[in-house]
Amino acid sequence: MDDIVKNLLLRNAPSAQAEQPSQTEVEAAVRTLLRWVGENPDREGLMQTPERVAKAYKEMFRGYTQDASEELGRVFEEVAGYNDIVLMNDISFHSHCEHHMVPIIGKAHVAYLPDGKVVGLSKIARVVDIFAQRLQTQEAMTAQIADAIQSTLKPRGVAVVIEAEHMCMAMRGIRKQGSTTTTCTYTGIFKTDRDEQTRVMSLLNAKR
Ligand SMILES: Nc1nc2c(ncn2[C@@H]2O[C@H](COP(=O)(O)OP(=O)(O)OP(=O)(O)O)[C@@H](O)[C@H]2O)c(=O)[nH]1
Ligand SMILES: [Zn+2]
Repeated sequence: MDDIVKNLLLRNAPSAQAEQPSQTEVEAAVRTLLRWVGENPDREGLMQTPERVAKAYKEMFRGYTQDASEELGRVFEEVAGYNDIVLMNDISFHSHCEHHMVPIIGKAHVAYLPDGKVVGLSKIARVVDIFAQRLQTQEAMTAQIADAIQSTLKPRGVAVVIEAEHMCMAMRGIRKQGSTTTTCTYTGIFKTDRDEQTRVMSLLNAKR
């Protein structure tokens, strides 16, 4: 694995976290932001806002406290001799871009070709959320989901396609509404075998 890919996979790993600030510090930071946008943090409607924002951030960024390999640890032997592609389409997610900390809203499509082991379908969706609920770039998130499944489940191949709209391009800056970005990562046989890559992509497109 080259250094660029390694950096992409590790950039927002939980171990990279700095020491946790206190509740008081977080609430003070939100009060500062309120003043920054021109608000009075002491007016009645905003009294509880710093506390609510701190709580919402904990929820929206809980991916930093979760480990994808744990979710994928519970495997089943292949069901009734099934030995072909498992594809989960349209896994909706909300993330936040690491540049502006505003939402990325999209769908992930995740496929793998088992090699003796399968996981519960919900675990795939959980893995998507674990990486979505961190500060992200779409490219890193796509690679991280594929890598987590490949390195834990060790299937013959993984394909991850993500389509998303970046609110930093809609609500500010260039202000383009409704444009979506598509990214894909292939591992194993989906990377090395063009026919297998075509097969998984046509399954994915058939659903859309
Ligand atoms: N490659 C990539 N870029 C992203 C993603 N999310 C946001 N960006 C882009 O990150 C870039 C940051 O560019 P900068 O020039 O440093 O910041 P900026 O001045 O706020 O940029 P503008 O959005 O063009 O106003 C922008 O072009 C965003 O569109 C992502 O997931 N992947
Ligand atoms: Zn952004």
